[in-house]
Amino acid sequence: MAQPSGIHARRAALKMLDAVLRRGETLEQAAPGALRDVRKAPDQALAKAIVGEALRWLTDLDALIDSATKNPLPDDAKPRSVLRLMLAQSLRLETPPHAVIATGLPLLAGGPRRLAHGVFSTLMKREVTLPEAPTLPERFQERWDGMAHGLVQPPEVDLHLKDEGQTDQWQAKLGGESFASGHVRMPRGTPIEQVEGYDEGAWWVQDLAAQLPTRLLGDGAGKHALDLCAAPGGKTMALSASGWKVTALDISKRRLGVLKDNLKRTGLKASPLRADALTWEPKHQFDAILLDAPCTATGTCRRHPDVLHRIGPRQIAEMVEIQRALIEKAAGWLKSGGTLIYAVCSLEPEEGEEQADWINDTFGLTPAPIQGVELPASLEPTPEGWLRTHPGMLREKGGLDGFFVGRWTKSVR
Ligand SMILES: C[S@@+](CC[C@H](N)C(=O)[O-])C[C@H]1O[C@@H](n2cnc3c(N)ncnc32)[C@H](O)[C@@H]1O
Repeated sequence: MAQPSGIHARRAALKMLDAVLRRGETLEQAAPGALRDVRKAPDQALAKAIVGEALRWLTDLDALIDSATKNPLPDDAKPRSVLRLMLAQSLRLETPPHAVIATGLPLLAGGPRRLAHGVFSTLMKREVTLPEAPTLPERFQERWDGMAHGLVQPPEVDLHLKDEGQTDQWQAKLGGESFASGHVRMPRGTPIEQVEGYDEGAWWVQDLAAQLPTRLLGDGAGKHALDLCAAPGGKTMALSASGWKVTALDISKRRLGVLKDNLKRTGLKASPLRADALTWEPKHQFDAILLDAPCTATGTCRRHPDVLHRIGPRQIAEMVEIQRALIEKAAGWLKSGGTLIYAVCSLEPEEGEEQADWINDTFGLTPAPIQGVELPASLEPTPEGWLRTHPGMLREKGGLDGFFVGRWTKSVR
């Protein structure tokens, strides 16, 4: 029997949802396999949009499903997953109900199609809607004011300009908005590789929050920085563009390959180095070390909503251990008078604020509080002099990733 058009995209969305919720994979890990049979780029984009909406609104979609079933479907039941995708299309992507049904029910071939049809139809008849903002895991909801509102839509696209001095020109050329020198924000869904300046490497994509850690090191004037967890190189490029001589170290061959491609496209210079920072020994100390540490990445939930459901205490504790081991190395490789930046794209205080306290207590480094003037307008450092961002910030301008950044110097002896 001929399959309705669009079924491949929905099947791929179901595979991705399953990989995230049942196997704890990231969407990035799940996508290549799930999308293998989806040839056309618009269908691939559709599959990603459906699963993205389902993950962002999961708690609310589940509440709707539960409101229309006598006995709650198990969390990992296939009909629940199919219904999540069907409702995400109907309530978020404005797909007409007949198209949702025609492409959704075949996913349950040989299974409880009537049940899914019944639940979906009941909810459509009730004209159900979603809340103003998604319901998030409690720890986020309680901690980060307005965060849920930052997740209503997928984020816009931030560009980091190679030449900060040309911010006005690029903003005028590209038609975006700029919130800091060297930054331009473009509308969500902008086809990046077709935007002026991509081929010539005049900018790279980097969320505004992720642009901040390197700014806090200032101008390099030829001094030597170690970018300790460097790939795919967003911060390496920023350091190089600010005049630092950069050693860009990363353990991942694949990600380091992307870093090299990025350097090639932008024409910026750095020395890529594949090594495990936990066993590597440098030949000299550094004027600055940027430790953009591996983390749970919950701060990137606007773009990677899988983190809302994959990350719990076990993953956080694992990351805390790795981060501490890396911090210890970095602290030992800093010259007297040198500067350490510790950054994580995490919303978990254990990986951010608590790590900063631990650094203060452990290494005899001097905190170098971040000043308001170093940050884009409308962002302020915390009273302790850290930088903390989350998706509820700059909400009226399109939001921000979650980041924690701290800065220390090593006293001159
Ligand atoms: C948050 S990402 C870095 C992002 C990068 N700074 C940027 O702005 O594009 C963390 C990186 O740490 C690397 N990493 C994890 N453990 C490492 C280790 N033991 N030694 C070196 N790199 C490591 C990962 O491969 C990953 O690329």
